[in-house]
Amino acid sequence: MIQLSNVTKQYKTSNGPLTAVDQVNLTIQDGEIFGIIGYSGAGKSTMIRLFNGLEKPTSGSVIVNGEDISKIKGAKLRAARHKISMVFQHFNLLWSRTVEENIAFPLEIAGIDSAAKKKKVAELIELVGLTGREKAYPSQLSGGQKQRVGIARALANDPEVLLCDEATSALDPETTDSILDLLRSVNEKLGITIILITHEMHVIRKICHRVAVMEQGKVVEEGDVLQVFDAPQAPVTQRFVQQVTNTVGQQESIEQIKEQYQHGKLIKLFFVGSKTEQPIMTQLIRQFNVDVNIVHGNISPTKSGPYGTLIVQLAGTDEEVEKAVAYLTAEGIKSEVMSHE
Ligand SMILES: Nc1ncnc2c1ncn2[C@@H]1O[C@H](COP(=O)(O)OP(=O)(O)OP(=O)(O)O)[C@@H](O)[C@H]1O
Repeated sequence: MIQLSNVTKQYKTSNGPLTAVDQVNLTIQDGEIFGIIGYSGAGKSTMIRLFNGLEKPTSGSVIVNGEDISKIKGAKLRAARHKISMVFQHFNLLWSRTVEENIAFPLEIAGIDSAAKKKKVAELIELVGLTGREKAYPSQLSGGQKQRVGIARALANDPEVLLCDEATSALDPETTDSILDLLRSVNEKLGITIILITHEMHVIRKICHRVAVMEQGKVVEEGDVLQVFDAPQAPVTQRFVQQVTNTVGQQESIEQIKEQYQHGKLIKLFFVGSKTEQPIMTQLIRQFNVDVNIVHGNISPTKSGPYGTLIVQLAGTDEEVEKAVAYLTAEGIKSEVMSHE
């Protein structure tokens, strides 16, 4: 478990002290994928450096597995750091070393014997999906493959915590997804706690269990990913949620839908968590004398269940349509009438 209690980090600057992290309280449980999201300058990088003891808090404590990482020194600090590994945005690979030599590097530093090192490197190469690329140099790899090497290297010494510093920010969307899938499988297979910092809500949605939103050094909102998506409180969180739910393209298509479907009632349904859209819609069609036309859908999986919206056109008598809407409400699905004849 990692626990931050009243952590403040100030830097001295020529303009006086600058508070990068401001009175943060946070608990991260073993085995979870915890995301920290914020815009540039929010204090995310400072936070990640507090987790591995690279920065010391000005006040407060950072307890990692029962030890205050900001107070221990020497061999104890080295042992604690050994359990916390990092994946970087720009990979930080050694360019003159092959894939397998990069992955072996932390094992060499740790003084692991040659046979054990070979075995471990082979296991890691398989785990991250780089079989066949062992002898390649970083310059011969795609961005995604480079990050796979970065992840394998970070896992070499069997860490308990993996810190990911904008690990997918330099990658295209498809490669981002494949790296996020890899991180999720590392978390599931090895039980490693993953803390990632990002400015992309897509990353949070895709793999995190919980999220903390940072603004001006403070954690302004924290909770289960689904809960934060469902009811974002802080304005900055609302902006992040809109990143994945309300693109300009969708706004335009909603206007088109309204134009196109002028009969019946157009209703926007919000699906959160375990309620999946299909059985509910099937029930709706079976139980009520209404025609249901699915006109737009945007349902995305999260770690705790689906999240998203579905726009349906309900046509039938007023009474049947009312009953159908009441049924949806009773099933716990929020709805919003967009238009009706
Ligand atoms: N070593 C330092 N000395 C002085 N100020 C610093 C230092 N490191 C960070 N800061 C300042 O602390 C604030 C938080 O920076 P931090 O890098 O933690 O934010 P961030 O959310 O990671 O942003 P970015 O994604 O742009 O790195 C910023 O105002 C930054 O200028």
